[in-house]
Amino acid sequence: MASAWGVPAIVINTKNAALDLLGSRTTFASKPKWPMAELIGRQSNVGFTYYGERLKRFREVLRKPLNIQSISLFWGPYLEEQSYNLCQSLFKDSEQFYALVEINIQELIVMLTYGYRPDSQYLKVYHTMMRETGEALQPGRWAVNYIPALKWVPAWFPGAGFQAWVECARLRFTEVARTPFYKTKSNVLLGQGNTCFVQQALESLPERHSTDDEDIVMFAAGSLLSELQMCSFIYTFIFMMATHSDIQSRAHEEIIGICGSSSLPGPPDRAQLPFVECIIQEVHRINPAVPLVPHSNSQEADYAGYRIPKNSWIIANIWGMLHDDGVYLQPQSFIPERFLSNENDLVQPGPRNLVYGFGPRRCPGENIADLYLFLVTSRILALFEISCVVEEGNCHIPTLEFDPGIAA
Ligand code: HEM
Repeated sequence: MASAWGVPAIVINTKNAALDLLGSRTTFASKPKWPMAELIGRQSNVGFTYYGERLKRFREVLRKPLNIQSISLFWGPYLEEQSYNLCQSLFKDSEQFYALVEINIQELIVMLTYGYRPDSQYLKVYHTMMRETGEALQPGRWAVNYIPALKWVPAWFPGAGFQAWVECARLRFTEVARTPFYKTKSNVLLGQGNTCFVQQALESLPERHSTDDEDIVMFAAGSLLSELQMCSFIYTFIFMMATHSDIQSRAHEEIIGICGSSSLPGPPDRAQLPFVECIIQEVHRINPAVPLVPHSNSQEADYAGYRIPKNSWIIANIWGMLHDDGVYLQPQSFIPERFLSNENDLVQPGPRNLVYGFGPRRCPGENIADLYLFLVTSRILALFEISCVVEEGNCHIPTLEFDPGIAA
């Protein structure tokens, strides 16, 4: 046990302990207190909400529109179209792939959530909001995270300059959630607009509902707006393909063998592409998009003879679990075959039950992410040969860089 910002912190390094503690017990389904996140309004969003009634209402609103049946009924065509658009834009300008991937995912998420393609002005504000959230969560940057009472100090007080920054960030956060929600709500009232999360969630509210019910839908929708994890996955995938041409060729051949060279892989082909599936698992394993998953406990608890004080930080070290050399052979190497049962006496455990989090907090966007990432990876493998840039005879191997924070 250590301490984070003066609060007890427990780091969980084994899968069994993580599933045991976080997998089903509601006691550990809360989130740590993060004063800066509260100040900029982030506590209104699902991911920062403490365990309780409000979280249950959020999860209920998210459950149906994001379940596996809704994916095939409503979102499949969006995901197919957007993965196709990404390939087209990469054909035109593959050197810009970082920006193209990011824009493609932002558009996808806004379309799924609000039913229309975002304009550049909205994306600009959204981008700033995401950057500010990242800054607000930076460890060690804000004194208020160590001394929560500072949040009551007025902006004019010497040394409380952070309050002015907080005010701007909070206004922007609210704008990003509010503006598209009300646009979509008026479309729904007029019987117009496309199928989307907000439309479905509003239509499933009882006829006589409160403004608080609508706020739950508005902030649940705002909580879907994050491209970071899917970007992290695709950048890692491209890096691994550029540096492992043998793996790339094998996957390409598998796809051509099943889909031919004139059609793109789609959801019905997935079961027949086991090697592509192993690549997806290995990308999740080698660079989990959320390497550290924080939870907290709403009551004091005992585990394996230890007392865990109320409101501790309980941090699941996903990275550590997926690089444990007692579980994975050569854990630092990219070896998709480790998951193939017919080539391995010792099939190693897939990472999916860890990378999307745990129990009542497990990622509600998992089904959407999983299908989109399959479509993108398989279609890129079908259409492109990914290699390092060669300049004056030298192959420039890109570097994988990590920013400090909870997402990779
Ligand atoms: C590679 C893709 C993704 C990965 C690896 C991922 C992973 C995660 C993880 C680890 C958590 C924390 C779970 C916990 O606390 O136990 C989480 C939470 C969440 N994710 Fe994802 N995610 C991905 C994509 C998405 C997408 C596409 C959406 C939205 C459509 C989404 C929406 C959310 C929300 C709303 C939460 C908060 C849930 C809560 O706190 O109750 N995620 N995700």
